[in-house]
Amino acid sequence: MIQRGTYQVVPMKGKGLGAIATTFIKQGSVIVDSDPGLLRVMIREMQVFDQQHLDLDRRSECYFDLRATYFQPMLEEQLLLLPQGLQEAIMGLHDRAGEASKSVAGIFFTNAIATEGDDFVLCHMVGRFNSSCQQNAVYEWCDREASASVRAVWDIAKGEEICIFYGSTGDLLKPRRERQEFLRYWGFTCACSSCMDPLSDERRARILEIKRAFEDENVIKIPIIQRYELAKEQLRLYQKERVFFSGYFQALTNCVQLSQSAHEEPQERRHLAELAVHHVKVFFPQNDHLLKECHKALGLTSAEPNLA
Ligand SMILES: C[S@@+](CC[C@H](N)C(=O)[O-])C[C@H]1O[C@@H](n2cnc3c(N)ncnc32)[C@H](O)[C@@H]1O
Repeated sequence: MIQRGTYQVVPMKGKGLGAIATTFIKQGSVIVDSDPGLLRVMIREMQVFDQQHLDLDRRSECYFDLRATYFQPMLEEQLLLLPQGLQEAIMGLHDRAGEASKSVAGIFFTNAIATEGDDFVLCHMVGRFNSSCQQNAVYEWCDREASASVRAVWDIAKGEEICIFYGSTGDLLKPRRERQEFLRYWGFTCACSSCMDPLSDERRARILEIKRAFEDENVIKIPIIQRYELAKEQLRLYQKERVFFSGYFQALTNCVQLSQSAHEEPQERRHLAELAVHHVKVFFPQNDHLLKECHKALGLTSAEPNLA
């Protein structure tokens, strides 16, 4: 489902501008679609630069400055090929170097996202979304259309800030100190609800611990009931931390599969089943096979109410 016009870009305390939901946004809805890649740096061009600066720490200010200087002429050339209105829109985006030192290259590396092939592209609308370790949205790049979209990964309340996460999904379960270190690349110290909650690290570490236990071949030696308790604990922690990636769906399917063998109450089994099927329908709509697998694991037919 596409829900256009559901957010506004407004000043956010301590973050510059950001996107606020102007209405309730349903999980899975596309908030931004067809946001074209306006400027691009190819992965091989980045590699050429990196090869020439192997001695530099890639998080250092010196690296940022040299990189901006190196790519400035190329990006300026690309900028000048765009219509005046788009040039102005790009130059209005944030540059982590600050307003006084703004450059097209600085803007580019503050806002660019990765393509499927790991090139960097700048999309005008996506560039306004701030980062949170409790992201409620995700950007998706489509090579075929050469454009990006932003999609809600949880339900978003009216008035809530819509945030993506600038790191890779694998970074989400890392401790706050490591995430913040990584996010410093964008010139800020993350102060999202998770980074401000002293118990969050403990919860994320526990999610990781259970994740590893389930990935271990010895997991089958854990009695079913205990395994099911672990799976439920993990799912609750994912939901509490609002971590949608990095194993959330696996945690959900573990719960669904184990709930049967653990003789869970039918009502709770059904609740878990509905969550899993909803997830597949919203996030993997083309994947009939996965949907069938879900139904099979749940012992349901697609004709059942709420699940069809
Ligand atoms: C891609 S831009 C996002 C939009 C930007 N806030 C603006 O005003 O256009 C990235 C910049 O936003 C700011 N930012 C993003 N997430 C933030 C956060 N969680 N806390 C503080 N600043 C943040 C940082 O200045 C970062 O360099």
